[in-house]
Amino acid sequence: MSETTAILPAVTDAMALEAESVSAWFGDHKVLDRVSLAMPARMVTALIGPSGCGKSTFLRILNRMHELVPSASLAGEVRLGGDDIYDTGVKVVDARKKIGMVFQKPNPFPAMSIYDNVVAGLKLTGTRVPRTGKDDLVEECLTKAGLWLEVHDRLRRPGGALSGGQQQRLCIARSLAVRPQVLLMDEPCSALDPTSTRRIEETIHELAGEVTIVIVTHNMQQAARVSQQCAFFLAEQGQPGHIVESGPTDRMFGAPDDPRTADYVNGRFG
Ligand SMILES: Nc1ncnc2c1ncn2[C@@H]1O[C@H](COP(=O)(O)OP(=O)(O)OP(=O)(O)O)[C@@H](O)[C@H]1O
Repeated sequence: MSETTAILPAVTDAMALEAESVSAWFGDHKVLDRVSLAMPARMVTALIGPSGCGKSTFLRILNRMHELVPSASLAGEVRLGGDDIYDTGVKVVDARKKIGMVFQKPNPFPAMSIYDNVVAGLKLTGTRVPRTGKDDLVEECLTKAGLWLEVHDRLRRPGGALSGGQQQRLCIARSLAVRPQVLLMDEPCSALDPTSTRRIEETIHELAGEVTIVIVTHNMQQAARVSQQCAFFLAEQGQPGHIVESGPTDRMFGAPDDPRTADYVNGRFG
C-alpha cells in the first residue's frame, strides 16, 4: 500500500490532457518523435496506426508507465488540466490516480471477490473512503462500467469466475473507483468476442460524458464508432513514430488531409 492517503474526490471531474513535443526512447532506439496532441475533456480520442508505430508507448507516457521500463527515457511535456504530470513535485502514484489505465487483457485479481476487486484501486493508491461509503462506491462504479445488473447478487464471488468481457468491465470499474479524470484504454476489446466488444463500446459511450478517454485500437470500425477525434500514428522506414494527422473522427475517416491517412483508414495498409 502507498504511504500517502488521500480522500476520494466527491465526483469525477474530467480534465483535458495535452501532450507537447513528446519523444521517447528505449535505450538509444528512438520510437516517438515530437508528438503533440490535445485530448479534450469529456471526449474520446482514438489513437490509430499500424503495429509498432508507438501508440502504446505514447499511451503509457500519458500516465507515467513508460518510466517503469529501465532503459526508457522521454522528452517533452504532458499536461493534465494545464499542470505538467512530470513536474518534480508530482508523485507517480498521484498522476496514475488521476489518469487510470485499462489494458488489452483483462487483469482482475482472480481470487479476489468482485467487490474487493473494485475497491482494490483505492488501496493501491492509498485513497481513503469512509467505510460506510464503500458499498455505494462499488455500486456506482459497477453501474458506470455496465456490470452492476449482472453481478449485484454475487459480489462476493471471485473476479476470475466472470467471463472475459465481464472481467474487462470489472477492470474498468476498478479504474473508476479512484474517480480518475482521464481513462486510458490500450486495445481494451482485442481479447474479447464481438458481443462483449459491443458492450465495452457502450460503456465507453456512457463514460465519455464524465471522464476524458484515450483509446488505442486497431479496429477502424471501433475507432469510428467510439471516438470524436482520432490521431493517426506512423513509423516510416525505421523512423520513429509520429502523428501524420489528427482531427475530428468524421473528417479523419471521410476526408483526411493526408493520403496516408486515407490509405490506412480504408484498409490499404497496416
Ligand atoms: N519494453 C520495450 N523495450 C524495447 N523496445 C520496446 C518496448 N516496448 C516497445 N518497444 C518498441 O517501441 C516501438 C513502438 O512500440 P509500441 O508497442 O508503442 O507500438 P504500437 O503502435 O503500440 O504497436 P502495436 O499496435 O503492435 O501494439 C516498437 O519498435 C517496439 O519494438
